[in-house]
Amino acid sequence: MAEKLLEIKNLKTSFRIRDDYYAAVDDVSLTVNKNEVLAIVGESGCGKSALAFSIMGLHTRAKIEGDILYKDKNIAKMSPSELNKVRGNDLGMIFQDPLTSLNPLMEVGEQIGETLLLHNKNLSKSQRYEKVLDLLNKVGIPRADHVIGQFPHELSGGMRQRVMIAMAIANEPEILIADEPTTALDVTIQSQILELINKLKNEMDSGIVLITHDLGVVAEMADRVAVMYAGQIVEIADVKTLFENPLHPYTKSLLNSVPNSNVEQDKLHVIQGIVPSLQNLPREGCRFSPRIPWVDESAHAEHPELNEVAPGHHVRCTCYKHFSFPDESKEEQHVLS
Ligand SMILES: Nc1ncnc2c1ncn2[C@@H]1O[C@H](COP(=O)(O)OP(=O)(O)OP(=O)(O)O)[C@@H](O)[C@H]1O
Repeated sequence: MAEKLLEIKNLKTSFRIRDDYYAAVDDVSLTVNKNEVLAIVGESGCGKSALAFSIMGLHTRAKIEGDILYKDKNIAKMSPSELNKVRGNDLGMIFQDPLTSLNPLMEVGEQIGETLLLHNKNLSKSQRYEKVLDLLNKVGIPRADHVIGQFPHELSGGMRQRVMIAMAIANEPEILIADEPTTALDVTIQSQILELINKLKNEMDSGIVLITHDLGVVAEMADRVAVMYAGQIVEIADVKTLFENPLHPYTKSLLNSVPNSNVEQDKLHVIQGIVPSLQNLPREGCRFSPRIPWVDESAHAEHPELNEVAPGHHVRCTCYKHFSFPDESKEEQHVLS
């Protein structure tokens, strides 16, 4: 049986806007197991990064409710000093943009060395140097002994991302959060970085939370997938089930909006509208209903819950039972040439 590393229960992350709090992550529950990649997918603004930052305890001004259980500890209830002990040690994070996350004024070796020191103060200078070299080699940086003394701006985007990964894994974290780790990279470098993350997962037996909006990346990397919409999880399943038997209308719309060379497909579905802003999110009923207006109101549950419809396959709302795409005359479709 899969060994649970992280269990999130009813997490609600709210930001204060003027005089009120608005939940960007709203009642999210999920688990991350050892040696698995859990992908979180969804459109821009659906709350993926807010979720990742909550797990890392990086929100300083947000209101966090619910539990984030790691072993016998509750990350959601930790003090800043307790958080500092787990962050960078048990929990590592690869950010979207290494250029804004790395210190531009510090040699990369020094930055990685600082991360090592945070959790192992007894390392001598020479031990640190050896460890940094080892990490740079591990993430596939050529001429590591030269790169160790370079500044971030002297490296290519792919190399900078590898440096960030080296920092994230410096203390062999059990849980690694990767927030759009390849978005800023071109496709060949992207696949090398994904391969590297996969290799490290197997070597360290870590659980990886991979945040992405790229379904190709999900298909390649994920063991399980959680689909987020408007702060909530609308579907969770193993990757095969999600691609072969998606149920929630939002998941189906996402999958139908990308070209797939494996199946005969001459039309792409256009998901109408956008994720509403935080202040305008509908908090009652099915949050996706405004974007599928052709589905009768009665198809939606009054209080949509995430229900397990088959072992390991969870879906929110009941509207999936009545959902199909409208015919061409009813909805605009984009015809591939
Ligand atoms: N510090 C903040 N204060 C107020 N609102 C915020 C804050 N951070 C995020 N939000 C809002 O919370 C919602 C979710 O944002 P989040 O960045 O988590 O989305 P995302 O799914 O990660 O998007 P992207 O893929 O573009 O990174 C958005 O409406 C965003 O504007």
